[in-house]
Amino acid sequence: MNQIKHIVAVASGKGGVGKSTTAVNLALALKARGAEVGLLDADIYGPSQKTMLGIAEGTRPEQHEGKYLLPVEAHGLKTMSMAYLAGERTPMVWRGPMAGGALTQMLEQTLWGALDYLVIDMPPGTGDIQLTLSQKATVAGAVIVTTPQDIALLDARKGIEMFRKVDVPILGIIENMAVHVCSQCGHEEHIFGAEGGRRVAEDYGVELLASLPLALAIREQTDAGRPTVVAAPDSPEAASYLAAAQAIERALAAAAPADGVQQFPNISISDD
Ligand SMILES: Nc1ncnc2c1ncn2[C@@H]1O[C@H](COP(=O)(O)OP(=O)(O)OP(=O)(O)O)[C@@H](O)[C@H]1O
Repeated sequence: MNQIKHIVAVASGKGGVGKSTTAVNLALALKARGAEVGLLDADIYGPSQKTMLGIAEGTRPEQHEGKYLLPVEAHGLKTMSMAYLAGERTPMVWRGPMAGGALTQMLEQTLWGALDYLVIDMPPGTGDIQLTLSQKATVAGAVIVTTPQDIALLDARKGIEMFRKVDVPILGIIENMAVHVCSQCGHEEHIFGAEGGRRVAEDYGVELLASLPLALAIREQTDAGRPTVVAAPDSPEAASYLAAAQAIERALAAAAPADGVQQFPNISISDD
């Protein structure tokens, strides 16, 4: 655990805005840039990284000394997800403290080894679980994913406020599904509104790291278990993820403490 240099939370206020798609592509982009990267699917209510990473049904993490889990390797990433432990069709019905406990266990009992970055795909929203995780996991910085839609932007603002409250720096905003380009005629349509991510970034004085289009290819590649950065590394979309990864590296390097190593404090979550 103490061999993880930077923990990066990828969060969204609103569900369904493409947080998991962004998290996996950012992790792969950091990897493509030469880093050792882990990906923790902390979206325990609807873990989707297993499908996005193309991990076969029935894959289980190996155990070590009956206490630790070895991460599952996918596309060069070290990954862990509740989906590896619970099975695809099991609905995740957790009470808050149980969910928090399960997450902490996944963090602490996975033998991540030496990592430059551990990317955490956070559960959507700004509730207790998100707050606990950001506070207890010594998150080095957070990336907020939003669509340009007003309701998503409102929730993105709540996300930024939440991280600020617990002193987690905002590394930047990624605007997803910003524009749809018709594959037949090339017509551009701002289905969820225009420039919303940029406005929020400006309001809070944070960087707009990337603006991704609503693209059939992104959805198809992710559904097929080969996210855009590995499926189409030369595409403009992959270039956007790589540029965002570079900006994240820069921001973290500028903010890194002298020894560079983050540690998780011990926490206990009671069930009352
Ligand atoms: N830029 C995009 N273009 C096209 N489809 C996208 C894009 N981003 C995400 N999607 C698709 O939208 C769906 C939801 O994406 P994703 O699961 O990443 O969202 P999420 O915010 O993590 O959702 P949840 O809140 O359920 O965790 C997926 O089918 C994904 O493939």
